[in-house]
Amino acid sequence: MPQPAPPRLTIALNVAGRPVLVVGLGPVGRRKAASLAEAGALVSGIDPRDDPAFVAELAGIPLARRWIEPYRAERLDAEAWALVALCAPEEVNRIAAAEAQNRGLWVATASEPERSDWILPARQRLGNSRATLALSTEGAGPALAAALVRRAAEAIQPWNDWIAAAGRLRAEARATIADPAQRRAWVASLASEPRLEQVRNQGVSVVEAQAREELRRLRGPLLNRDPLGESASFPP
Ligand SMILES: C[C@@]1(CC(=O)O)C2=NC(=C\c3[nH]c(c(CCC(=O)O)c3CC(=O)O)Cc3[nH]c(c(CC(=O)O)c3CCC(=O)O)/C=C3\N/C(=C\2)[C@@H](CCC(=O)O)[C@]3(C)CC(=O)O)/[C@H]1CCC(=O)O
Ligand SMILES: NC(=O)c1ccc[n+]([C@@H]2O[C@H](COP(=O)([O-])OP(=O)(O)OC[C@H]3O[C@@H](n4cnc5c(N)ncnc54)[C@H](O)[C@@H]3O)[C@@H](O)[C@H]2O)c1
Repeated sequence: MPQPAPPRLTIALNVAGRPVLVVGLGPVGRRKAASLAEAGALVSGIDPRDDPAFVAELAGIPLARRWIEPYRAERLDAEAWALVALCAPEEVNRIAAAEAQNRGLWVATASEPERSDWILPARQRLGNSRATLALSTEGAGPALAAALVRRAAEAIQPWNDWIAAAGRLRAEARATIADPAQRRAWVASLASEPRLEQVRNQGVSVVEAQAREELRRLRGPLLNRDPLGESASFPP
């Protein structure tokens, strides 16, 4: 019996400024193009359609470039850095997948998840932070993934603003607590159960102010450095 494939690795990829090609700009291709563009990718789309209804559907999608023609392999060479999203009819996707993979590019094949090198999980942004919650079912239930990630995001909603606050406090701790073990322990306390309960019960600003006061008390010799140089911590 063949072994089942191991579970996939979910990563947070930096695509800002990177060219990405989306083949087929139907509802699925437009959704992929919008997500990629939101992450700053330079999205080229290729689709032979150019009727008014189709052009109207494309209006809100920030494409860096649109090729009004059927897919051809040359577009892979010019338009793709690493990722290609294949959202055309299955027979087109199959050919394009083989040609892209031959070039070492990673494909997401909307019609055949099991052949995809990458899959876009369902995602929810957490408030105004830069954090994203992602849920992938590897194609077992895309609509369910979308519904459950919304529920999961609701469940952790009281901590949305704590993500950014904890980020600020962590940066301050790195600049002010000199002893690495003490710094690690204090930063870990930002994610401790009692702290999270306190955030839920008292709100982010109260807990952030309290944590900052703790930091002030813990402040080590880093802040007492000679402001003109590092002479205090690096004797000659
Ligand atoms: C998460 C999300 C991200 C995105 O696309 O942005 C996404 N699909 C979404 C929605 C959605 N997709 C489908 C429905 C209709 C209801 C249903 O069937 O459930 C709905 C619901 C809707 O439209 O509301 C149908 C569907 N999807 C795929 C197939 C083919 C197949 O399974 O073979 C079919 C059957 C087509 C057919 O019937 O022929 C395949 C894929 N869809 C994936 C992602 C990848 C797996 C993700 C995962 O499971 O982890 C994967 C493998 C490849 C890919 O497309 O990347 C996005 C949520 C947007 C949001 O967050 O609101
Ligand atoms: N509808 C869904 O929810 C869904 C979800 C996941 C996957 N899929 C699969 O993803 C693919 C796209 O789904 P869709 O609903 O957006 O389909 P769609 O038929 O609405 O869109 C496909 C697009 O591909 C274009 N196209 C056709 N031939 C092409 C070619 N040679 N080169 C470039 N573009 C070409 C078409 O003009 C069309 O705009 C299909 O393979 C489908 O099976 C569909």
